[in-house]
Amino acid sequence: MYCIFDQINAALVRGPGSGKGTQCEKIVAKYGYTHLSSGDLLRAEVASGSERGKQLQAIMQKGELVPLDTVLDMIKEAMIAKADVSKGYLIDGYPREVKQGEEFEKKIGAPALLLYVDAKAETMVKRLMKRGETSGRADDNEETIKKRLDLYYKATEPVIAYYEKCSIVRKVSRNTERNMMLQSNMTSVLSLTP
Ligand SMILES: Nc1nc2c(ncn2[C@@H]2O[C@H](COP(=O)(O)OP(=O)(O)OP(=O)(O)O)[C@@H](O)[C@H]2O)c(=O)[nH]1
Ligand SMILES: O=c1ccn([C@@H]2O[C@H](COP(=O)(O)OP(=O)(O)O)[C@@H](O)[C@H]2O)c(=O)[nH]1
Ligand SMILES: [Mg+2]
Repeated sequence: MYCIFDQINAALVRGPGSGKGTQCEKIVAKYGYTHLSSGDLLRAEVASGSERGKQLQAIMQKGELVPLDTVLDMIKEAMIAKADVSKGYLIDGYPREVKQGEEFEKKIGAPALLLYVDAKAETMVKRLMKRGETSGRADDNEETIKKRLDLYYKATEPVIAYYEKCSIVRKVSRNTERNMMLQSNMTSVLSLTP
């Protein structure tokens, strides 16, 4: 996840099912940022029944990445729609690969902070399988979860290294189930941001 633009605050990058959405809700409740989940924006397009939504659904249920420009334009539109009321943006689940980050910086702006929270693969699989019992998400099944994890390790983890070069990454280890630990880390990191 990212926080973008001048009122930049914090950013969070985690694997599929690691709890990005869950933690974003807590961060928004505490700091009032605008939470934009790229996955949720795509699912809303799918739910609209549009032609584009049908194409996106075919890609997402395989756990593959949708076209860069599609998701970037959707994020940009969502940010512009909130620009006059937003305290800062929490982009959940984007960028998924380095070139997405580069395009984001060209078209929108550079992130101020990126929190990398790692969770064990088995924790992520277990959580997504459990969530899949009620989520109704076409990609919360064992086969697609494995593909999403592979893609995360192959394409998204290099994003951390890319942003470590501009020293905006803060690592938080979250291999335990305790939310509180992350919350206290978030507070300390957020208080450090400009
Ligand atoms: N036990 C436990 N479950 C958690 C925690 N954080 C999230 N979950 C659960 O794990 C599942 C995935 O959490 P999400 O917040 O949806 O994860 P996500 O990273 O947004 O997942 P994607 O949208 O698939 O990328 C949900 O069922 C959550 O309720 C945690 O700290 N402990
Ligand atoms: O920038 C993005 C964000 C999401 N997705 C697609 O949307 C799905 C759901 O994304 P979400 O963040 O909800 O779940 P995650 O992939 O993190 O498990 C992903 O598996 C991808 O197929 C994508 O292609 N690009
Ligand atoms: Mg999510």
